Amino acid sequence: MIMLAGQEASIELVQRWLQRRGSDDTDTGSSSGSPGARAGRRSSLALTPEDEPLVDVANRSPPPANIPNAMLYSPPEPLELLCVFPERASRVCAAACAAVARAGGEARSVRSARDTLEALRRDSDTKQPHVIVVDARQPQTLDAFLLARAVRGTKNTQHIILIAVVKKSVYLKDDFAVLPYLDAGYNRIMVETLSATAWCAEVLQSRAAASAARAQIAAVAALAAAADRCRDLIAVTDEQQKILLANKSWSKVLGWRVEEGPKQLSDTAGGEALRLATSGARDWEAPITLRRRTTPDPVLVPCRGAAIGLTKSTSHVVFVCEPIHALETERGRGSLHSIRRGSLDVRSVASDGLRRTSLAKLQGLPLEAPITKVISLLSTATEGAPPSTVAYIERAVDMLRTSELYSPQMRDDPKMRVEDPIATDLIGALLSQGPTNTLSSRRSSNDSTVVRSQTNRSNIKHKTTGQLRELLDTALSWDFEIFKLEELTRGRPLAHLGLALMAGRFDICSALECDERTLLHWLTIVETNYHAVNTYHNSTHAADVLQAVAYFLEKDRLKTVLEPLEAAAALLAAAAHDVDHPGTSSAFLCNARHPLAVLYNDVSVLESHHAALTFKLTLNDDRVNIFKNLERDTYKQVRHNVIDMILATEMTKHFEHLAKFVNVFYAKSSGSKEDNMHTDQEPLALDTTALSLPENVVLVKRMMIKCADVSNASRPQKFAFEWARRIAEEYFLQTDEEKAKDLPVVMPMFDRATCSIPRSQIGFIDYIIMDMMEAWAGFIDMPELVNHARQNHARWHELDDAGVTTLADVRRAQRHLALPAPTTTNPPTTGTTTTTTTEE
Ligand SMILES: Nc1ncnc2c1ncn2[C@@H]1O[C@@H]2COP(=O)(O)O[C@H]2[C@H]1O
Repeated sequence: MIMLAGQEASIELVQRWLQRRGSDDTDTGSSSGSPGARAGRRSSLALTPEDEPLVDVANRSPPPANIPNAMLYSPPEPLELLCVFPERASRVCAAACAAVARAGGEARSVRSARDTLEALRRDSDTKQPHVIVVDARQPQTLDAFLLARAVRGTKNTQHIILIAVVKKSVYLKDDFAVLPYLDAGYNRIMVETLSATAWCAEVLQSRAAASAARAQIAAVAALAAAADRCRDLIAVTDEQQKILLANKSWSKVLGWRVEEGPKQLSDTAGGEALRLATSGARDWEAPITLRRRTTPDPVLVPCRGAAIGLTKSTSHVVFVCEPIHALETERGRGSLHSIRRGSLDVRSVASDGLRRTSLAKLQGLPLEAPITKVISLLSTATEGAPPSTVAYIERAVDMLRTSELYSPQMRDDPKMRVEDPIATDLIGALLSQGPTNTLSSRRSSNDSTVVRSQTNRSNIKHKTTGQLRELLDTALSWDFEIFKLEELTRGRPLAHLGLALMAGRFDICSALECDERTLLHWLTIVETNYHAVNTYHNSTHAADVLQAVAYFLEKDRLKTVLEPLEAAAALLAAAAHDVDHPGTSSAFLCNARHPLAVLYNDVSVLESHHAALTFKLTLNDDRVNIFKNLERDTYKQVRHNVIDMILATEMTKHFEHLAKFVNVFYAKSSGSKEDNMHTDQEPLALDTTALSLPENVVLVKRMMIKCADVSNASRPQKFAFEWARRIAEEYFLQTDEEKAKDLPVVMPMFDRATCSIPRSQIGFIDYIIMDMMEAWAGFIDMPELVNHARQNHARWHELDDAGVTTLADVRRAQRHLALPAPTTTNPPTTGTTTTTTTEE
């Protein structure tokens, strides 16, 4: 017994090694399609770390999904052998059965193919064999090939090891004599022998392989069953995007019968899904479009995906899509009308007595949220209304009932329906909250007082040369040469421009009751805390946003609406709104479990940090504290304004801020047609009467900084191009870092090898810029905002048509514009500066 256990262990070790070899063979492309080779590859999944030295794994990526070893091995069971020998008293059969008895197992024998299949079917009272030994020596009495095919054609026999017993002469006939047997479904060939030892070794090896295969197949079946019970839509494809498994939700929601199932991913998913699958990313989160069989319109659904491969190449791709539309479909199948009707009445929502009682109690309280009032008003409006009106109101109420009233959903824009995966990627990433970027690799967020400076700028002198002074004189024009300023100030545009605008033009020192020297110190410390290594989110971007805000503040509408302190707060917020930006997004921070993401609970991580750090830097040192002379209440008010504006730059709230602004300051012009819901085309008329309410002025300030923050797309073309190049480079670096650190790739399409910059810009302008700039341009009377955006859009289209895609292409296109050659490297990043070393 002891000997047997030792023997078993060493057999298993050798077998595992052989299996690893089998899986390595797949790396070199020499895999065999035989069942034996397949079993070998699967088994390699279960190797334990101690086994690793057996093979060279240095060049292989680890499997992305963790499969617990426990799922892949089942404890050894007593061996069950079935012998198929037509001859009644076969001595070979007797030797095999004797070996099984010695190994503590049980053997049965049958004489025909029919009995074999019967034995497999009678699994209720007979145990399924681990191993079937077939006498393949007498084709005239038993067609061993036919039998193997029949066994393999029977359900749940994949794990059974089939051994063909052949004559020595057959085996020695040629080198490839085994191939027809493997093709038929045999795992092993055994030359006829009466040696009990040889049979013992053979059946033990086979038993080990059979139980590993059985455990693995059972594990796959368990995972498939789990997938079937998920409400998420799940599909697994091979590397050719052939769908290997689609769960019930996928089939049901997309309108396929489970048994027929879509064959290729492209039958049911948009091009971006295919591109994600082949992007090389191991893990991603991005919306994809799915096509339902029953409706022509594709739907955009959030999807998480992963590429799985035991070797460097991908073998499977997993798509997990949110089940939003599954719910829709289910509702559609039930009594739609009654569900909707019911939804108007809060009491009918509760299905059990307890909830009904508590809801009734709630209704009795003098508490009511505005949204509840709106829903109940709309509900009342349906009474006696024509059916078409009722239908529209019910649709509206359904929308109002979602908790995410301002969550963006891509419009069903025919231009985008064709799907631009890059735009989908970009807009999806900008608008979604949650795991994003990290400061981790660059510096700790907690050591804000010792920072990487934008340039070596200890002992900075605020000296304006003639050229710089001339440039700063043009600081209030929309085509202000921001990159020239970056060059002339050697990467320190913010302090110079800040002083010129804040002190020179807006005299915020009077409003803040501070001196210019303190303001300069403040600007310097803020600028110092921007990262010059970032291609986009550096202090040039801050200066650009500051310049835009200053430009907007000069417009009559804002001059009359905003108090001097509010204007000062807006300029300060603009200057500091991205301070200490790590060059990666909030999602990256969350994914990387960075301390800032932990600190801010994955919510508004970067914006919270920018706002908090602004005040930390300011209050830390009297020499930079521009607020030190303010009355407590005034300080509170300025602080509130600055924080509110910085937080408003968070793109996940983009549509919320835009919608609120438009709802308050634009009214649909007359004549809304009762029976026509499609009023998108109706002109919006500016209505500024709401400005009398302070809460509406807040919307203006938020909109102002938001527009300034992304105003690069509404600048003259040469600037817009350079900003587009810079943001793309920063996105690419994030993708590189995510891949290097094996983090989820937030924007897989932003891969420098494949991304089309013109398309990203077209999407950005279409989805983020146009509506917002139209609303803001109308409000402050600045049509050039929209005109530039349109011209840039048209130019990007031309470039896209001309095949421009990469950064290098864009650089070439830029050379035709009168822009100083883009910096190929970033401004110098050396010096480390403390917060207090600035000198005038
Ligand atoms: N031209 C552009 N193209 C694509 N994305 C942009 C562009 N300009 C700004 N953005 C994005 O819009 C975001 C606005 O907020 P942030 O400055 O945090 O980060 C910005 C970028 O992610």
